[in-house]
Amino acid sequence: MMIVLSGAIGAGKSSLAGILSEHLGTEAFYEQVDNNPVLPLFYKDPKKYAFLLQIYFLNKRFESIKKAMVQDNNVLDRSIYEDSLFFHMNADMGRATPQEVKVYDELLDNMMQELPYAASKKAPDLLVHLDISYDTMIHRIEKRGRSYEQPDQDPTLPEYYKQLLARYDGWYDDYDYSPKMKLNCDKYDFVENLDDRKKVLELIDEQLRVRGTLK
Ligand SMILES: Nc1ncnc2c1ncn2[C@@H]1O[C@H](COP(=O)(O)OP(=O)(O)O)[C@@H](O)[C@H]1O
Ligand SMILES: Nc1nc2c(ncn2[C@H]2C[C@H](O)[C@@H](COP(=O)(O)O)O2)c(=O)[nH]1
Repeated sequence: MMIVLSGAIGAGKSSLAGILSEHLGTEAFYEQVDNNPVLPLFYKDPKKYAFLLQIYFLNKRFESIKKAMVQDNNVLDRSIYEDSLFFHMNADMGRATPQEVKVYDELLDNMMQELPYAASKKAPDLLVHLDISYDTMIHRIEKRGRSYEQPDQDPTLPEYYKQLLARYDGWYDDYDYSPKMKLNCDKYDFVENLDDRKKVLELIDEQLRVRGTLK
């Protein structure tokens, strides 16, 4: 089974996926972002593209999960459960119709049933949640510099990001598909600070040892 990272935009999932998979000698599976043709369209016209983007992500995520499952401790840089969080938030903002939500929810449910896990293991071994504050989120989004995500390009984005973070709090508390742990990623700079990186890897190793997937 695999390790899944969760967290809002800019939390550090892709960065940690690379660091963690290298540390464990496993493979990282990244979300389709820079080569995603629908994502920039979504940011330009969310109402028109929210549903298409969701189907795009669901398809790619499913593909990654199937590939990642073949080896213990492969790392996925976002969970399939968060896709639903994004879509339901966008739907609540009027960017998808109730019919689209119904189709998406049923498709997701159907696809989850197709995953060739044993019936009791339809979930990752461990979910590592990267928790960040709003200020850190904005700082990291600006640092990374994807043009369509920049708050100064679109005055509606700060509110979108705030709502997303607020939903993540409840989402993590309710998440019960697998064991989970939370990292304070305002505090740990595992990208540039090697002591912080070591500490974060130790915290994750400890959880994997308890679960028996790290000797
Ligand atoms: N813990 C951290 N401390 C400092 N900078 C970070 C941290 N995590 C990520 N970053 C930086 O923030 C930006 C977004 O990180 P990224 O890994 O792409 O996030 P995500 O995949 O969650 O959207 C990148 O520029 C990365 O170098
Ligand atoms: N509307 C949705 N947007 C999504 C979804 N998954 C990711 N995204 C967006 C958010 C970012 O702009 C970008 C990449 O996310 P990172 O957190 O990896 O930076 O894609 C989704 O399901 N729906």
